[in-house]
Amino acid sequence: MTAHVVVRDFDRVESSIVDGLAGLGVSTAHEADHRRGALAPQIRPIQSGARIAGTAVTVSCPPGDNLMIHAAVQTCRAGDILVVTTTSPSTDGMLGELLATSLRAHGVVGVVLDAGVRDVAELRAMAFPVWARAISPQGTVKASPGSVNVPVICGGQPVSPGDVIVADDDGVVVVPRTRAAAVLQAGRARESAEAAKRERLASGELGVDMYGLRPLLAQLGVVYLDRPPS
Ligand SMILES: O=C([O-])CC(=O)C(=O)O
Ligand SMILES: [Mg+2]
Repeated sequence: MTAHVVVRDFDRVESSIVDGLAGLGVSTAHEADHRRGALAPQIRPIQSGARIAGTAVTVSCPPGDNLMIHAAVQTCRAGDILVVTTTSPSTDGMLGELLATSLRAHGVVGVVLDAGVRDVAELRAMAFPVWARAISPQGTVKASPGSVNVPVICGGQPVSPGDVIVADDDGVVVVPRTRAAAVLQAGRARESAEAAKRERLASGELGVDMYGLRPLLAQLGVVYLDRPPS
C-alpha cells in the first residue's frame, strides 16, 4: 500500500437518507445506531443552532500542517462534510475562513476537525458550520504529505470516506455508510415513540410509571421515606 494517497471517489449514501439523518439530529441518530458513533464530546461546535448531515470526506494530516486539506478540496462534492484528523494530537488552527470559502465553493456543508480552527468570527458570519477540538490562532504550514479519503480515527471513532456525519449542538456522530438507511428507519420509529412519551410527560405522568421503573427501584433496594431520617 502506498504511504500517502488521495482517493478521488468512493460510494456515497443517497441524499434523501442523508437529509433524513439530519432531521433526526445527533442524539437520536446515535441512539438509533445502538449508541454507537459518538465523537469525543471535546469536539464542539463553534456556532449555535446548526444541524447538518453529509458524506464524510476524510483527511489525515501531520500535526501543524494543512497541505492535505488543500489536496482534499478537489475530491469534494455537494453535500459533503470534511473530516480532518492529525496523525498525533494537535490543537493548531488547521482551517479558517479562506479554506472554508474554498470548501463551500465545492459544495462542502461543514467541517469536523479533531484539531483546531481559527477565524471563528468570520466563519460564524459566513454561516459555515465547524466542529473542532480547539479554537486556536496557531498557524500551520503546507509542507508534509498525508492522505485523503482513507479510513481515519476522529474523536476516537473510526470514520471511512462515504460514512454519514451528523452534527449539531450536541456534538458529532458518525453513521457507517452501510447502516445509514437502517439507522434512519430506527431513528424515525424512535421519534414517534418519543412524541407519545413527550405528550404523557407533559400531562404530568411520571417517568417511573411510564417506563415501569418502580419494581426496578424496589429490587435495587431504593426506599421511599416520608420525611428525612432522624
Ligand atoms: O490559511 C490557513 O492556513 C488557515 C486559515 O487561516 C484559513 O483558511 O483562513
Ligand atoms: Mg485565515
